[in-house]
Amino acid sequence: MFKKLPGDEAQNLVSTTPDTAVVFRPAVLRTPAIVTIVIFAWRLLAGALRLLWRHPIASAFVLTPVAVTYWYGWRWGLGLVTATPLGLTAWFFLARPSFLRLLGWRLLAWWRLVWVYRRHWQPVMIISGLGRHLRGRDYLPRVVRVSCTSWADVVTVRMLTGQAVKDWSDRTEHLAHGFGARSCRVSIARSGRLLLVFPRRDPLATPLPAVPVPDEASVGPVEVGKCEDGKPWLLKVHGTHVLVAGATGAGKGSVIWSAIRGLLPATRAGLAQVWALDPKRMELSYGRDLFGDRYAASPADCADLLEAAVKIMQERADRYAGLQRSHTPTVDDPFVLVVVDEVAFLTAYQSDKGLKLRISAALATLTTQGRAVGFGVLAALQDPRKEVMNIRNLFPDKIALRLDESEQVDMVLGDGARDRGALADHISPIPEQGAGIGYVRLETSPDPIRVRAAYVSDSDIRAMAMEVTA
Ligand SMILES: Nc1ncnc2c1ncn2[C@@H]1O[C@H](COP(=O)(O)OP(=O)(O)OP(=O)(O)O)[C@@H](O)[C@H]1O
Repeated sequence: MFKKLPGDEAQNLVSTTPDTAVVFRPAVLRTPAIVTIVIFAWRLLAGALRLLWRHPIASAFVLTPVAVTYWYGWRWGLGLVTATPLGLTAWFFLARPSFLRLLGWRLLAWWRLVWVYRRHWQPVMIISGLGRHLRGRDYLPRVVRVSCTSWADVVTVRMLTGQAVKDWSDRTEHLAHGFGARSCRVSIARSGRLLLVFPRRDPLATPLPAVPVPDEASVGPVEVGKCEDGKPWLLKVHGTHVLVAGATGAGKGSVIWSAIRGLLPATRAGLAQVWALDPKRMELSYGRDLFGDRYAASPADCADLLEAAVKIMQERADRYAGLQRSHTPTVDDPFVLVVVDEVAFLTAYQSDKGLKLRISAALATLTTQGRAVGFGVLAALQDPRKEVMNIRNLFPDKIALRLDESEQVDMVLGDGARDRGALADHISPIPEQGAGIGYVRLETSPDPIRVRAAYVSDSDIRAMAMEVTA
């Protein structure tokens, strides 16, 4: 078959032999110089406008001395160039927070954009598989913006059309190492846009002292530590149930004691009661005086105490029926927080079948019916597997402290939590560095937040007990 070939020289060739080597030269369309000049001038103008729009502060730094020199002469320009660093240094030392808020973090963000993200973007995207190199062209996700906080870089990215969040969350390790960070967390900014958080330092690296006892008697969310962004970690205990999962030595005690400490004024005022189940006879026995006769250690006593709680809860529910649908703590109807340390001792590891059934039934009743009538359960547990804790889904709020295996993270925080950056299995087992550190998911967001519970020391617990018994 005769075949005409396109192109400059080759279009005159006719080949009858298959596989003939044909030298192909594409047809050249000569463009007038003026068109090329206009295109380049337009690109230059658009680039300059984009630079001004995206980096107004950096542009002002360069353009102002140039403008001053032009209008007022080189002496004024030089004076400005010398005075500016001195003024900025003085601002930095005299009013650091405002300097950082208005200028410092923006300058750092610009520097990180140029030096870290732009420079490494292409290789990291291609090697991690988030970008494509097709027929000599790179198809890369776009960096929309970089902003800096005191502890992390937040990179806003526009995904390639057709990409899913999972494509990114599966590659958090590639991204972290590619951009020289310890970890990377992925969250959705809006359709097609992601926020990548790269921590620059760990604001939770040092243990936190116990949070001061609040002045006000409240059962509202209690401050139990600090979030990674420096905000207080407020734990909701009234109107929910909380499960704290963590390997041995993960610091479950610090979450429990911080919550009890936050409720102390309400306990003193009679608006809250803490009922303690301490099958290990370790954690809660230290502050036994705080609980009075609402403390149990042996499995039989724990079953009795739980059933007593269920009885009061049901009496209260009968009284509320048809009259009120939520609980407001009063001295007659206080909020009851049932604290269970190592709940698996009472359920999965309990050899007495009768006790095991009674305890499981009471816990299930409290967690399914207690919220609206002012009963909450705060339970700690080492092994979050379903065989060990079959009612874990009855706890709306869960906290993952250090865990032994990566699969356990999603068991505690829900599917996809680890992919989104809840690396609870990477928390250091060294107590100073890792105890009390964990991840939580707030009701308002599917993204896990890294937190550290404050450490309530033995002397803090003694002082709390004395305060309540005094
Ligand atoms: N929030 C914290 N900050 C710093 N160090 C802590 C914190 N919590 C606990 N620790 C340290 O870690 C040690 C272990 O803590 P803790 O006993 O609370 O762990 P746990 O999770 O309850 O362990 P286990 O299940 O074995 O009882 C404590 O002795 C303390 O030294």
